[in-house]
Amino acid sequence: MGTEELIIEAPASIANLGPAFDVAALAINPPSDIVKVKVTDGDGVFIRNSGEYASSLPSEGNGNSAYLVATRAIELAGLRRRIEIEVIKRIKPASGLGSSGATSAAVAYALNKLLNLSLSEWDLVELASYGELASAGVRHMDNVAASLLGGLVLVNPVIRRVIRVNFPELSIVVVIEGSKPNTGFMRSILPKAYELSDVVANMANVAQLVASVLMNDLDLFSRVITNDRVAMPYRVKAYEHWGVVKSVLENHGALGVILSGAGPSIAAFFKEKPQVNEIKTELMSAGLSPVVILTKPSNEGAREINHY
Ligand SMILES: Nc1ncnc2c1ncn2[C@@H]1O[C@H](COP(=O)(O)OP(=O)(O)O)[C@@H](O)[C@H]1O
Ligand SMILES: N[C@@H](CCOP(=O)(O)O)C(=O)O
Repeated sequence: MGTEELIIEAPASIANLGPAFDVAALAINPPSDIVKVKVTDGDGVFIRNSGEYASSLPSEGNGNSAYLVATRAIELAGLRRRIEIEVIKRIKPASGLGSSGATSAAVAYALNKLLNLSLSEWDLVELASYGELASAGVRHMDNVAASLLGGLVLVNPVIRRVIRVNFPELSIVVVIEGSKPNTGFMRSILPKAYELSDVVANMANVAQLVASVLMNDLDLFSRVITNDRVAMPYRVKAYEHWGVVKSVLENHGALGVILSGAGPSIAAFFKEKPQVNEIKTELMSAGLSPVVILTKPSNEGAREINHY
């Protein structure tokens, strides 16, 4: 074979969407990651990082999510190939925006085509989830599914099925403040067992969260998205900025304020475009140094682009 190359863009994601721990995620763009994947004759997987956040990434071996996905793809193909990947890192790593997952999704998308794997939607999500071993230690599938498919995704490893639905055109503000050790650590601080009443409450909230999106019922959305008893209450204790950011975003009319994934980013949903500059000024007066992003749901997932 000769040289074959693809350039793929994949959106960032907000995992959990409040009560739906490991089950739901929403693709957002901006930001997005871009990968250039080249397959030639030979052996080995080689990673190079570039872009704004390149310096926070491991470049070699199994530390980079791109490497883990590529080695798994080679295994599935049962072929000898040399794979070169440039990760153009534009989503801040370890910020709770599915940065490692976006890279993984883009690499899985590229290699499914370049190695002629012909994977089903679920198998593609599974392939991408190998990348999450680098950061979370487990193959949680919410972030990678959103980055692959776009929109709101609902993953169900029990029956091996992912469902995606379009998400309404809301404005989203993401406040990135500080960082976290990694997603694996933020998983380790969660309880190992839950009260039945908490489990039932979360099932009710997730069911009605999905219904609120399908029915475009923003009042219902607003009531259930902040209502989590599984992950958020335990994790926000690790983030000193949670209280002040939540109250500033609520004062600006947010429909709901949640921790994005495992944090530290905080995401807020708005019916109308909010005054982002005012939000930032108020957060800075409260002593924070946040990056504040105005973004929106991306109903498009990973896609091929011509150049970068
Ligand atoms: N391709 C990648 N993109 C982003 N982070 C990566 C990648 N590969 C490995 N990592 C590591 O994973 C950690 C960030 O992943 P994670 O905690 O899941 O963050 P998030 O999903 O919030 O971006 C960092 O320690 C980072 O070095
Ligand atoms: N469901 C996962 C999602 C982690 O998202 P990240 O963007 O913070 O990596 C979890 O909550 O652990």
